[in-house]
Amino acid sequence: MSRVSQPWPPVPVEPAEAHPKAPPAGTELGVHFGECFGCGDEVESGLHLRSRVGEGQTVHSKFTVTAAHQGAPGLAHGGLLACAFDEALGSTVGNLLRRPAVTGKLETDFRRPVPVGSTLYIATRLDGIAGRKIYVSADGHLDAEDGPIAVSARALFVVVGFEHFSNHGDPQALEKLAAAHEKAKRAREQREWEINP
Ligand SMILES: CCCCCCCCCC(=O)SCCNC(=O)CCNC(=O)[C@H](O)C(C)(C)COP(=O)(O)OP(=O)(O)OC[C@H]1O[C@@H](n2cnc3c(N)ncnc32)[C@H](O)[C@@H]1OP(=O)(O)O
Repeated sequence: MSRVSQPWPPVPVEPAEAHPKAPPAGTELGVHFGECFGCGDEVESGLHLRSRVGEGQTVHSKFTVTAAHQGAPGLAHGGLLACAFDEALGSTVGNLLRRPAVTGKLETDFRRPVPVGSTLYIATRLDGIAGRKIYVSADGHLDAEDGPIAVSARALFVVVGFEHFSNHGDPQALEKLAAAHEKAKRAREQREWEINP
C-alpha cells in the first residue's frame, strides 16, 4: 500500500517566527501542568514526556513506553503514541510561539510497532502560520535521535483566548497551575539575582 501525502501545510502560510522571549536552544522545558497525562509528574502511569528546545524552530522530546501504555501485548497503544505527539507538538507551539493554542486536528502515520521498553525520540518543527492556524509536524525515532522513524504526525493548532480554558476547564486546576507558574517564576528570578545581583 502506498502512502499518499497531501500537501503540507495545506494552505499558504507565513513562516513561524519564534517569540522574542522563547527559550533558547538547549533549554530543558519543564512540566507545564503536573496533572497533564503527557508530561505531568503527578500522573504515575502518564507518559512523562520531556522536551528540549533545538536549533531553528524545533523541539526534541522523548518518552519511554511502559507496560501501562500497551495496546497489544508488549506494544505501545496507538492512541497513547498519538497523545505523545499531541504533547510534543503542543509544547513546541506553546513554548516557541508563547501563544495559547489547542489542537484542532492531529494526523498520525504509524510506520513501525513501538515495543514496551523502547524510547521514542520526537523531533518537532513549526511549519507555518495562517492567521489563528498554526501548522506543526514531527517524526518519532525509535531508541535514538537518528533511529528509524516509527511514527510521524502533523497537526493544526488553533490560537484561542485564555477564556477557552477558564470557560471550559476546571477553575481549581487553573488556580493550581497559576500558583505553580508563579512559584517557578519567583525561583527563576531568585536564580538570576544570585547569578547577577
Ligand atoms: C506550554 C504549553 C504546553 C501545552 C501542551 C499540551 C498539548 C495538548 C494540546 C491539546 O490536547 S488541546 C485539547 C484538544 N483540543 C481541543 O479540545 C480543542 C477543541 N476544539 C475547539 O475548542 C474549537 O473547535 C477550536 C478552538 C479548535 C476552533 O474553534 P473556533 O470557533 O475558535 O474557531 P473556528 O472553528 O472558526 O476555526 C478557526 C480556523 O481553524 C480552522 N479549523 C478548526 N478546526 C479545524 C479542523 N479540525 N480541521 C481543519 N481546520 C480547522 C477553521 O476552519 C478556521 O479556519 P479559517 O480561519 O481559515 O476560517
